[in-house]
Amino acid sequence: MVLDKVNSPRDLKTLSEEELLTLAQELRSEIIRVCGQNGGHLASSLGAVELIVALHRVFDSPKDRLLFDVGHQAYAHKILTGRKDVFHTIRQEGGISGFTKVSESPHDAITAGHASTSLANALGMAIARDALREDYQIVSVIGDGALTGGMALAALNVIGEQRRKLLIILNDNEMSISENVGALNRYFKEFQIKKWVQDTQKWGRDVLEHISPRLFNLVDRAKEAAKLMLHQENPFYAWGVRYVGPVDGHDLKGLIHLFQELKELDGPTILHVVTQKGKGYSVAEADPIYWHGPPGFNPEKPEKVSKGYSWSAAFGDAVTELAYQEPRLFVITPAMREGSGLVRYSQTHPTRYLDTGICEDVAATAAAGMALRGLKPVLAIYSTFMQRAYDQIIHDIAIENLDVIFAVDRAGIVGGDGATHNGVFDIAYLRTIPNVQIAAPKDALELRAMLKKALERGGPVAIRYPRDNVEKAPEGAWPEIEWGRWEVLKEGSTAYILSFGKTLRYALEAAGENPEIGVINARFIKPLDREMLERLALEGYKLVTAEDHQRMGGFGSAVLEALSELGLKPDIRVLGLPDRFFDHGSIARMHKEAGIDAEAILKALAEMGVVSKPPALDSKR
Ligand SMILES: Cc1ncc(C[n+]2csc(CCOP(=O)(O)OP(=O)(O)O)c2C)c(N)n1
Ligand SMILES: CC(=O)[C@@H](O)[C@H](O)COP(=O)(O)O
Ligand SMILES: [Mg+2]
Repeated sequence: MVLDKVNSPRDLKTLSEEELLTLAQELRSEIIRVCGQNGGHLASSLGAVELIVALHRVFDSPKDRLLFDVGHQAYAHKILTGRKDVFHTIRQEGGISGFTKVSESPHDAITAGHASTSLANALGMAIARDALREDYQIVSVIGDGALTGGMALAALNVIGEQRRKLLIILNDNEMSISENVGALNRYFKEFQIKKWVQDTQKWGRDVLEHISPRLFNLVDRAKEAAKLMLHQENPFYAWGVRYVGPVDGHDLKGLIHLFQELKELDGPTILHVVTQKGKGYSVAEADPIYWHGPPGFNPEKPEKVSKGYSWSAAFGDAVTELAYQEPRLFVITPAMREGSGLVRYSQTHPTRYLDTGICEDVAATAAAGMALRGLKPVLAIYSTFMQRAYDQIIHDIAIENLDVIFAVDRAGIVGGDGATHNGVFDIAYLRTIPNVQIAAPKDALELRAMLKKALERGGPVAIRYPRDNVEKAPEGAWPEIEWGRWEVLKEGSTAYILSFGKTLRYALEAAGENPEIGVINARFIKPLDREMLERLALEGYKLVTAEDHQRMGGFGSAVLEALSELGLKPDIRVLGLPDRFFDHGSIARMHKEAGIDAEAILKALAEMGVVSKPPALDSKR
């Protein structure tokens, strides 16, 4: 195997071009094998294999900085940069990250996971390099999807003005997770067709030159003028960035020669490469949407598996039904149609559906515009990606108390994607914003009740739910819910556990059949059910709060603030995620490590003298 000879990118320099071609195929097989075991970002990584081999052949990582936007397509880069022996641990607890990560390898130029950051990072690096009079190359690989992000486009604006030496490789496969959207995407498609027409004309020109040199000259001048127009029309030309392409992103030899030439150029250059998502694995080529980030599969017999009925599906079903009842309802996704459970909605209500591309800020402010003009927008957004829309929520939505519903998916620890994707800050950053209300359903039925009520009541409302499965609620069921009221799930004589969403199951497990311990579904995080909280404290119950969210600033903090305002001091323990980041791994394991699971709740109750010390704790002492 050629791969056996490669332990660092240096080893690529001595391989023949034929060996490099074999290496690309071996990398593909390894990526497929390991994704079969662990799941992972298969199709994007398969599409970038030749690009990555060519980059490491021509450039000198880690001296030269290779940046991968999002970082989900960089599996070949990981294997080639000293991580082939640990590649099988990708996305597993204690293993390597599924994205590029600065602290993981000197070859990872940026820590990524969220899209559209590579160009601003590259710009900053170019400024640092020039200021410190250093000499190295900076190359950013950015997908057509990631280029829809405002951050990337705004960075281009500065890059074009600064004109520092850097190479941007636009990896255009016409796909985001689903089909890519936006005017630039449309432009690239048209541009490729024009380029193809030109190339065909060039072939005709060569023939013409032989037949009639005079006619050839005339045609040639017209061609040159057209070519100039084509390039002037190119948006990157306006940005002041040199544009080269489009070229075949799977032509390894061609890429190597091109990189060698581009390396010598000054100023910023964009190389537009066309690739196929899922390249080299027929199922992934045929259905790059499913194979973008599949769970484990059998590489010999790849089959799609049902991931079960998710909270996202429950939201999608609810909103699809609601849209029939409320003609003003409008759903927005920032490029997460599949993940947010919106495939059916987008088909049944296509005129009341917008995919903005990867721009959560635009999605939020577009929702504001819709609300200002009489629509009822629902922004389906992952908790972690909503961080990108913080100012828009305050400035464009909350100040005027606009009717925008945020369906906040992936709330809590998410598992394989790790620290960049954990949705563990939303309560803290939302609850400080006046007018914003926050709710978290215990099941799919409650989700439906909350959505409907939020629509009726108005104002900005965030409804958060986790990356998990849930029991399906009956179609047509729209139970009433009293807004702002908690629910007693189990009465207790001495203590109550206050929890919501995913951690409620830990609360119920901890309480078990013990008559002393009660459980409250604290489904409204803002406003809190102050009346119930006050009663519990006045009646002398001991309290434990538990949440799958940062402890600092989360639900428990809100409870403490409310108690302080009420002048009450019950015996209380607040359980939430400690002040650190959690990497990839099993969700249950991380909950244990964070101290928010049933055992941790029992431990807190033991410290308060409600239960005798849990056996596991006794044995440790
Ligand atoms: C800010 C942000 N929003 C959404 C996502 C989810 N996401 C991850 S990859 C991806 C599509 C990226 O498309 P592209 O850059 O073209 O890469 P490809 O997968 O096509 O290679 C999306 C929407 C993200 N990572 N970051
Ligand atoms: C790279 C990225 O950001 C997405 O592909 C993300 O991994 C999707 O996560 P879910 O699988 O939770 O939808
Ligand atoms: Mg793409």
